[in-house]
Amino acid sequence: MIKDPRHIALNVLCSWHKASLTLDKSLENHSEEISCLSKNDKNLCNALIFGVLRHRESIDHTLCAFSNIPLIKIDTAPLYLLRITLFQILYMDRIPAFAAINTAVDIAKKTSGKKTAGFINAVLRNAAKNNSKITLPDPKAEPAKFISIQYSLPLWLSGKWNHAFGFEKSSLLCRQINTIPPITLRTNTLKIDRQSLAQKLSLVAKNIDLTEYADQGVSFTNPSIPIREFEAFKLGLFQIQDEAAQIVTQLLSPRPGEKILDACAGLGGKTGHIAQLMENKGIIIAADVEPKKLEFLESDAKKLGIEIIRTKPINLLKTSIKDFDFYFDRVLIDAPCTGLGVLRRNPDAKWKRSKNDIARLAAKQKKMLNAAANLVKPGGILVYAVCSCEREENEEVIHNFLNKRKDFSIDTHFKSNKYSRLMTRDKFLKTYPDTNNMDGFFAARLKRKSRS
Ligand SMILES: C[S@@+](CC[C@H](N)C(=O)[O-])C[C@H]1O[C@@H](n2cnc3c(N)ncnc32)[C@H](O)[C@@H]1O
Repeated sequence: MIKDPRHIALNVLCSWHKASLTLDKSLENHSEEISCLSKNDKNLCNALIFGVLRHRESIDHTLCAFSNIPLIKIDTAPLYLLRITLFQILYMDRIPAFAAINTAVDIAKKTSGKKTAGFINAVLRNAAKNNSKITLPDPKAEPAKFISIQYSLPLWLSGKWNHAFGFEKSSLLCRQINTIPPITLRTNTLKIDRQSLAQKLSLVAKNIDLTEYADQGVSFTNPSIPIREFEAFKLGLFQIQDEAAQIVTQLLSPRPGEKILDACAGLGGKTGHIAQLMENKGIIIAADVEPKKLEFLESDAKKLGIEIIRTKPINLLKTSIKDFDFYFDRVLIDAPCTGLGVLRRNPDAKWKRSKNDIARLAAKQKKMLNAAANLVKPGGILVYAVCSCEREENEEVIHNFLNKRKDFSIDTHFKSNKYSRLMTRDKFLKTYPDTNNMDGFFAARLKRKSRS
């Protein structure tokens, strides 16, 4: 069993890179190796994996200057070993460069042979000595290229964001995406109130804060043990959920006794919140195309003390009202999306997503929204949400929908000053990591006309 955190980080990154895996899945596949590490080594392993994925383009810009072989021609394992080691040299001050390089050379000898180890040694020693001489593109002449290298974003995305948000906003957004976000959770009010939960959390974490917008959110940093080992977690006193995701369910505003459809319930982050707002009274149908996710949702609901959820595996694109016993008071469609609003939590996504994904998912979102709309009762509410700030997945989906569906219109819900700061002039909910320190979310609340 490998015991070096850098070597394990290398294995995780290589298997993530080679297969069509998410980082979460690759971490899960290596969980046995990781669990053998000490607490400090686990933290280092994690910091290396996330650090390399957050800063890959900047690291590569430096590597290019010192490697006589184009990066594209270097095998995956030595390339990620170079990236991991240069990340330590450029971004972590607690590890001396010579120590990081010696470890890299040892790992390279074992994984790639002596010749490659020699190459790695030469590149890294040169980079450690001369990296301060590296220059960046001129931000005025080549703004997208500058953003791409300075903040490590693929060039197609930095160009898109620079065009959509402008240079200043894109730079702020990218800078924030590369910081480690706080951990945010939602109090399970069926079991405890927010203040009492915050008190319990102060025994195992630092910088406890009550979220400003989400009524039941608590954020913190530096947990002393993994969150799944918190007593409060085992007792079902909270669900992990970003503040923006909590506000989406507040926008749905479910009430006790109603019939609600969570049409893309997934693992049930928003389903649990819906149940809380309904005070565990009424009916929630939690639907998803992946039955495995619904199995997890069911067992989590038990732990949370929720009794009103019925799960239903469905492909929303192939359903009609005949598959249900009634029309719904409210329907939430938390649609599958690019996830480009949550890059600060999932930095791996920026290297696997492409322009085509945006178009492909936007087309699916349009169909799914229309299918969900058919299940809303006259006078009922439909909330569409995605964790993406891309116009194609946001406004364009809603405008397309409203052009076709004259039986729906935008419904204004948040009228207080607090929430209105998160609403656009068109009455859409929009959150960004840079302006709100939340994940990037978009949501629209739509109302079906009552029968006249
Ligand atoms: C953004 S995730 C939902 C997250 C979840 N609401 C939460 O808060 O934890 C989108 C979900 O849509 C589901 N999905 C994708 N295509 C679907 C379809 N055709 N019908 C129903 N669900 C679908 C995915 O399995 C995924 O769980």
